[in-house]
Amino acid sequence: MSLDTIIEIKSANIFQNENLVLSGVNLAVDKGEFIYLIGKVGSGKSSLVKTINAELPLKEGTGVVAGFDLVKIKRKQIPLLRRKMGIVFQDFQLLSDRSVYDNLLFVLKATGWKNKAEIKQRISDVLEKVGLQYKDYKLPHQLSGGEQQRVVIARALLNNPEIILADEPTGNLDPETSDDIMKLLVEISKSGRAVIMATHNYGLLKKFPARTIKCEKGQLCESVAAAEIDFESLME
Ligand SMILES: Nc1ncnc2c1ncn2[C@@H]1O[C@H](COP(=O)(O)OP(=O)(O)OP(=O)(O)O)[C@@H](O)[C@H]1O
Repeated sequence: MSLDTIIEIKSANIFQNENLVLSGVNLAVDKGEFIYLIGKVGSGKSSLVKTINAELPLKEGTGVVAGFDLVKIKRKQIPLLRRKMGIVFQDFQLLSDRSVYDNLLFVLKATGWKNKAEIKQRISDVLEKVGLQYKDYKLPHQLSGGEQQRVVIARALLNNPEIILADEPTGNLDPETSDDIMKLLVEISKSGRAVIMATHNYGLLKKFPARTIKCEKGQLCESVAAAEIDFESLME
């Protein structure tokens, strides 16, 4: 395992309840990598993501994520592992009754931040990263879909995570806004974080080529280039 490896899963069998969803999973991800996770509906993308964030227990094989052993991890360590990850899902899940600032404040307080000046600085830093520094007073419904997704990304960055797990983060966005969110996620990966993005949006793969991993017939396989992927078969 190289010093840059942030996720290493070997010979893993991934189950949902008693059902084997993916078998013989080998996956090594380095810091700074951007990876697409593709595959048909029900092929196991979410199950893999949930294994990485320890929502699904790893029962067979080995797995190390941000230094945590997925097989031996204790329940009380799971929040510590999750703090190394930022999560970005398709429905924005912002608290609708409070401002952008207060949405971010809520997370910082919940993860133990106490110093007011540091909190203010951190919120300002992450909002600047996503280009929303002047909109911190707005309520979510006063923002566009793309802006709301930016707030979700800012929220994911609060605790300086080593990994960003994004599940269909452009799902509800128009193509232009999706491109902006993609550029932001790619930029975030270049700052040294690993970004894993599950998506059905194959147009993005062509436009923003990156390492691509496919869930197919109960296994993971790597495709090096978008040109090698049979997009039609994924649409069935
Ligand atoms: N809680 C569960 N209990 C039992 N089986 C489940 C559960 N969740 C998912 N599955 C099954 O596991 C398989 C993989 O599901 P998973 O959600 O990982 O697929 P996916 O590739 O993420 O799909 P999608 O593109 O719809 O998000 C599917 O066959 C699904 O029916």
